[in-house]
Amino acid sequence: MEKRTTIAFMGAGSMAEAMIAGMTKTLYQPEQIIVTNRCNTERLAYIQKTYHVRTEINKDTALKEADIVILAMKPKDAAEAISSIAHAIGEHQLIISVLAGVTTDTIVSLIGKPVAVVRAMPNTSAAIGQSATAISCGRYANDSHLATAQALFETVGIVTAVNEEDLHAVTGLSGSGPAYVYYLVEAMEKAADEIGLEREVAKDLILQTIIGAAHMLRTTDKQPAMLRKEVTSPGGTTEAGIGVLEHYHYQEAVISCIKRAAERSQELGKALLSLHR
Ligand SMILES: NC(=O)C1=CN([C@@H]2O[C@H](COP(=O)(O)OP(=O)(O)OC[C@H]3O[C@@H](n4cnc5c(N)ncnc54)[C@H](O)[C@@H]3O)[C@@H](O)[C@H]2O)C=CC1
Ligand SMILES: O=C(O)[C@@H]1CCC=N1
Repeated sequence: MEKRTTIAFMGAGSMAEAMIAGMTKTLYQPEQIIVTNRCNTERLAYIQKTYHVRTEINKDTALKEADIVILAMKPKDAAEAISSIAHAIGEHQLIISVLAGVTTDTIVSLIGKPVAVVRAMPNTSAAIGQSATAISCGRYANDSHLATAQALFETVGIVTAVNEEDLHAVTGLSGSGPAYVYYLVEAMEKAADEIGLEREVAKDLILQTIIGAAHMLRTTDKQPAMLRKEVTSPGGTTEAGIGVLEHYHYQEAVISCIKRAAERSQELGKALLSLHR
């Protein structure tokens, strides 16, 4: 029987957990996944108990049997983390990085060997199989590595291949994107409270409004502006509400938010590079 792929996660935080949650619900057996982190044994015990995956505090042991290594630590910890495991990484392994901003060249250089690196930008909706993930190949990664990474991320959502330089934009848009939606929901909940709706009633109405609007966007051919127009009766409530959003430059705020997040992705990559030099 063909040996099953073994995947080692270097990092056991929010993003790793979202991927583990999604992956163990689909193609992957928990035994195929080994998780390690800096030194938080309590966190590893939680991950093990929740997803029944293997956990390992010794990174060399975790790396030894891995076919795929997923780098899932914070960019600021990456130089130290990657340098400290470089000796245990072999050229037969595929490295997948979900680190915001950090280029595949930086990762290859930290490892110091011609390893195949695929850089990915998923989001935390991976936990329920709904991530929007973009992937890109490093200089030593070929089509087969890309296909392997694509298949892995397809278990937790949709996947699109992009040029590596576009990953900063993707990070600002869909990597951070769920947080923008949650922020909107937070505001809607506060508003509902202030206008006198019960919390539980408001929660259901807000949730279904977001789900309904998302499904409309997906299932109709209409542009968002047209769908908005259909809600907006002349002289009605929506027009009055949108008027306030325009007053507060809502669209400009969202555009600036996404641009700033994309720019921050570039900064994170540059910061690591200057640390490494
Ligand atoms: N949270 C999110 O929505 C997304 C995060 N990412 C990327 O995923 C990465 C992780 O982000 P989060 O999970 O949010 O961070 P987090 O802070 O929740 O988790 C970071 C993990 O890395 C571990 N770590 C630190 N140093 C280490 C080392 N030397 N060796 C092994 N593990 C080490 C920590 O112990 C922790 O388990 C970041 O690079 C981020 O840019 C990418 C897409 C979305
Ligand atoms: O906030 C961050 O830096 C990470 C990358 C995309 C989402 N979370």
